Amino acid sequence: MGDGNTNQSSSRAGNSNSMSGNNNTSGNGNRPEWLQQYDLNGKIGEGTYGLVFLARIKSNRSKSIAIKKFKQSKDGDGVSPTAIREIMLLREINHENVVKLVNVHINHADMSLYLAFDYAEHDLYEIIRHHRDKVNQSINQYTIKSLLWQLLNGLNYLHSNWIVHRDLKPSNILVMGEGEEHGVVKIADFGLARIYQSPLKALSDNGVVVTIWYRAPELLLGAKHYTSAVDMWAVGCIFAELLTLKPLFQGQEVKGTPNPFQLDQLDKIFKVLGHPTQEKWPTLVNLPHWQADVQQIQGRKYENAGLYSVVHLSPKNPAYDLLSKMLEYDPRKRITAAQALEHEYFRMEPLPGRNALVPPQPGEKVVNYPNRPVDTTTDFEGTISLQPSQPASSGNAVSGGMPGPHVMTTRSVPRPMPMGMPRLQPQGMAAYNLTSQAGMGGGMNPGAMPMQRGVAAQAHQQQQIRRKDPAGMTGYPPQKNSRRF
Ligand SMILES: Nc1ncnc2c1ncn2[C@@H]1O[C@H](COP(=O)(O)OP(=O)(O)OP(=O)(O)O)[C@@H](O)[C@H]1O
Repeated sequence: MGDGNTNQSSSRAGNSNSMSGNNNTSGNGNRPEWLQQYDLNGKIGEGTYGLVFLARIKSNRSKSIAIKKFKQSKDGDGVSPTAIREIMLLREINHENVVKLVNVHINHADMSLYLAFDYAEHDLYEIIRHHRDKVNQSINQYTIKSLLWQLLNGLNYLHSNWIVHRDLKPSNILVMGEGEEHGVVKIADFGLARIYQSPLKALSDNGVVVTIWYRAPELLLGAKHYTSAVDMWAVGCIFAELLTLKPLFQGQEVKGTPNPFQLDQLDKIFKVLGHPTQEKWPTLVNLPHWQADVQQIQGRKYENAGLYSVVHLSPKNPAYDLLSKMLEYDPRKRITAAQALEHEYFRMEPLPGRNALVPPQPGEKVVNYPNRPVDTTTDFEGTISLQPSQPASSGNAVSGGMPGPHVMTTRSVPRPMPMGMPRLQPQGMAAYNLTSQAGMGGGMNPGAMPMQRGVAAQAHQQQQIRRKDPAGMTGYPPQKNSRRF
């Protein structure tokens, strides 16, 4: 991009944690003024809600930022005030293992929303893929344990602040690249599902895949409420995937149904874990789709269910014990993030550490994970081709020789998904008129955005967030071996 415009106020660039809705274009085509505080490198990804770009803050060139541009709705022209309030709340989230939302911008010209996050070079999707497809080698135990511990640590913080992620999956678990935070896990995409309705409804029509593989059985059986236990189920699935490099429950999704009941996904789960019984999960019978399950799946007998054989762990192994507690059917009995952090698995060698990617034991091979490819041909609009010479001439950080992501000028970034990966049918995105509520004050449009928590709960959430570091949440387990740090 490298617009070369120097009209921007540099003080704005350092204005993190601010909400910017300035629509001035500063004589630079139709590029909004707020955008000029960034050098845009290109597109790095595409998700349900929109495109993700890599940029650098002009006033701090060593600082990389991931800017998520939210899609415009087909039938609306803005973002709801309720959604904006939710976003403002997310900016108060502050934990080492949760990706930091540094800026929020609204482009009034087309009412598009941009969220600027700290940039992370890696994510678990790519790390797992690298081990499976590139180096054909399992992930070492220290790395798995450190990734899992930090994931749980960030999740414990979110859950303590009444935030349920709802859409945890490997691509949402980021890992920092070279630098002071090398190998630190950052949970991304938290809270966004609440802003844009349920994650069970894909909002995009861009063909991006929404996976059901990490979805908890109670949701598949029609549970109406999200609890923190749904995230712990997803963590269990991710833990197993780190161990085996394969998704644990790869169900085929039935598309186009508003019904959460996904027969194949449940079938895949039951094959490995056995049928849930009322004895083990007493409230099972109250779930809306339990009858459908009884009729369609329970007839199939899965006698030899065995999670341990799928993950190649002995039932006596503490890793297996922890995993099976994460994959407990009854959400009320499922282990919590706080409890999991205390599990014996994390107290055995190798102990988890802050840099999950440091070289393992001497003699073990160091894995060099590739940097994210950057599609430098795609601008914020998603369609404009950047001038081929611009990345070099714009003085952006990559061409300036600073350590940074690998730049690809031609590659289309959306990641290849495995064949047959389930996807949800697009639904219309809830969109609301923001122009009526300048400064996010009046003109609210509640009701359009389903809120799962009451006002009191929100107030509590804010208080909790301000507490910042709930007891014991940032401390790593006692380290016998300091080399990890
Ligand atoms: N802060 C960030 N730093 C670096 N990369 C990021 C950041 N946030 C997201 N990404 C990457 O951008 C890509 C798209 O992310 P996004 O969250 O939009 O979609 P997704 O997680 O793949 O899918 P979905 O949005 O459907 O859940 C992913 O590869 C993700 O790892």
